[in-house]
Amino acid sequence: MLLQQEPQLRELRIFDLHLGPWLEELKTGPVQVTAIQGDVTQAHEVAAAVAGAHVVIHTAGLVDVFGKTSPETIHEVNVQGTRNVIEACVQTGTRFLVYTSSMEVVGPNIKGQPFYRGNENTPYEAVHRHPYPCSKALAEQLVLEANGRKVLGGLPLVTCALRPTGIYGEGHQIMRDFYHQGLRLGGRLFRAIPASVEHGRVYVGNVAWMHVLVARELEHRAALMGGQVYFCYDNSPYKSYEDFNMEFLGPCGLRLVGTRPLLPYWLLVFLAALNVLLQWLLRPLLLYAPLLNPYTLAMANTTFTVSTDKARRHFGYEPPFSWEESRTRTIRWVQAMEGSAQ
Ligand SMILES: NC(=O)C1=CN([C@@H]2O[C@H](COP(=O)(O)OP(=O)(O)OC[C@H]3O[C@@H](n4cnc5c(N)ncnc54)[C@H](O)[C@@H]3O)[C@@H](O)[C@H]2O)C=CC1
Ligand SMILES: C[C@@H](CO)CCC[C@@H](C)[C@H]1CC[C@H]2[C@@H]3[C@H](O)CC4=CC(=O)CC[C@]4(C)[C@H]3CC[C@]12C
Repeated sequence: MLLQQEPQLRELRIFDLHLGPWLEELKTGPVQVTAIQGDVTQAHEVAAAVAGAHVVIHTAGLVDVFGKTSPETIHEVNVQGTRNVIEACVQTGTRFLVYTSSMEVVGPNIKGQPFYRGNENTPYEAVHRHPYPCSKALAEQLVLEANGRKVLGGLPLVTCALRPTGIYGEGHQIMRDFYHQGLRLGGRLFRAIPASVEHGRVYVGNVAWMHVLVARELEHRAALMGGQVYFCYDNSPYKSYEDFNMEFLGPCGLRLVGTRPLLPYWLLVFLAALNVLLQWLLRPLLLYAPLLNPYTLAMANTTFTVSTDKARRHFGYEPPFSWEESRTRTIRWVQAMEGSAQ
């Protein structure tokens, strides 16, 4: 999107632990695209990649709420990695830093308190125990506190944090997991979450555009945007996590069984806890990381939706992809997967 939408772009550096062949397709245009294989936990690698950059969009992160990696690793990547990016900007003189934070910095909290149509100023007790939200909250705090620090050359660093709600769209691994789970169950998924529990979702293309826009506007609106947080939002409907997924999985042949949860909540809690035990027992042999665990069950069962226009007011954000376009693009992606699954 930067290559398509940013006329000022002279070089795009992509720094990632895992570089994919798709990067080669980006190198066909007039803008220099530099792919750098590196680890954000390694300060020297980050500094080398950042040196000379005008703006850094820091979106690298370990998105693990399934127990696939240790809390220490999550912290190392999400917190220390962010610290390394900030220090690289300061040491090399990069003045503008955009950070991909998360709704999880706010909630749902460990008390299961709903956040209903909230915005960036809505009072809410952001209390976390899980390593992932804790790491995102710490990283965001580092980014916002770094706003105003002097970088090499003596000018101030300008930082901003974007908080996507549940991202969906092409490449969404969790959607892929739900789809394959449904295929294994004969084209059916079984409702576990009440339809009344709404979860905010945002299309990946709109999240990407908000990052591009902030990267462009941060210099000209530093006084207004510096040190600010913005929820990433669009016109995707408010639905339960499962019902929202069915917007894409339904047209691809899956059916959600039940108009209300088929199992009592206490049994879901028991099954989630059993999954944790199984994960622990099986760890020496294999990685067992199902979708259902105590954290994901609690998340899915707690309403969290945002309603805000702060990004529009501060830097003119309007989602380029409508709900219909976002839905169509995601369905096409699942169908392409379906083709590969058959
Ligand atoms: N998926 C979601 O619903 C949401 C994601 N986010 C945030 O968006 C950002 C991107 O996440 P996703 O696209 O969902 O996940 P993703 O796993 O597709 O992207 C994360 C990227 O970071 C890279 N990475 C991981 N560890 C690294 C390391 N040590 N050094 C360098 N690169 C590393 C991965 O290779 C990957 O390309 C993350 O910061 C995440 O916290 C925020 C809100 C919602
Ligand atoms: C109990 C299951 C029965 O179907 C349903 C399990 C759904 C969960 C896997 C998801 C429910 C809410 C999701 C999280 C939410 O969208 C916020 C997130 C923000 C991020 O920064 C990363 C992803 C996530 C934690 C997301 C992960 C999957 C859920 C827990």
